Amino acid sequence: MHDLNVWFGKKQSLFHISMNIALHQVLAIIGPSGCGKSTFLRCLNRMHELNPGVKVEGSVKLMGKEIYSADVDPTLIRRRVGMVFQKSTPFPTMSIEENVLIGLKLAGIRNRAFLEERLEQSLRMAALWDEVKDRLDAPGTSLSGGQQQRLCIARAIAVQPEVLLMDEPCSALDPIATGQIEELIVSLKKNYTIILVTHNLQEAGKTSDFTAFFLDGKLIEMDSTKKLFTNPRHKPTEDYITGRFS
Ligand SMILES: Nc1ncnc2c1ncn2[C@@H]1O[C@H](COP(=O)(O)OP(=O)(O)OP(=O)(O)O)[C@@H](O)[C@H]1O
Repeated sequence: MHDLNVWFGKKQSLFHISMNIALHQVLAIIGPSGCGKSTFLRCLNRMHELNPGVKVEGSVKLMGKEIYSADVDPTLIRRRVGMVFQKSTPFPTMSIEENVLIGLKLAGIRNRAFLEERLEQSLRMAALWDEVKDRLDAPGTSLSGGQQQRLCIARAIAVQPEVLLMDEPCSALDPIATGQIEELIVSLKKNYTIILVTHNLQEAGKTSDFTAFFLDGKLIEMDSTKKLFTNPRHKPTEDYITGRFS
């Protein structure tokens, strides 16, 4: 992306963000509360357009093509750039199976064999298949918190996006479920480019290849995770990763 700026009404929340994100790598976005992490993430699949008070300026290219061009359909971008939220959000009236397949069905796919194959494949990739294969008709909300979050990951990957955006996916989970999602993030990067917003620096360290540090709506620095955590170039980054402010 190049020179990305975002306003909520008259208040500017992101300032001149430019960066390149490598394919099939995990990029962690870190920074104190209110620094613009979620705002940044939502620029990457045109989510802000669902909110009329938001203005986004600048360029975001996906595989070399501008996603903000007038001729690009935002729903197609959201299919190519999937999102997993902080709080797991299975559709409450839908079964486990329906939750995973909803995106494909909305895209008009009806072929039963295809849907069944994609259902199993998505649940396997989300490391949930073995736990739910005998109760695919049960409500999605009958699963535990960690399982629901993996269900949401299966739902996001069922439409085979190229990029997965994850906004604090583990913040509502216990340490065991968190560990499972963190392992999953690392395994998913074989197939996806992942951008992970997290407050948890250990999580960023364990899962990501690159880390970007934001402060007051600005990108302070971005580097390999190892370099940023051991030898940051800027004082605010050092202060943040050493816990001098949160
Ligand atoms: N819908 C909105 N309307 C108005 N201002 C908003 C809206 N969403 C975010 N902001 C503002 O934009 C700035 C960045 O918010 P954002 O949620 O992106 O921060 P964040 O780093 O993700 O925070 P947190 O870590 O607390 O989730 C904040 O000043 C926030 O108040």
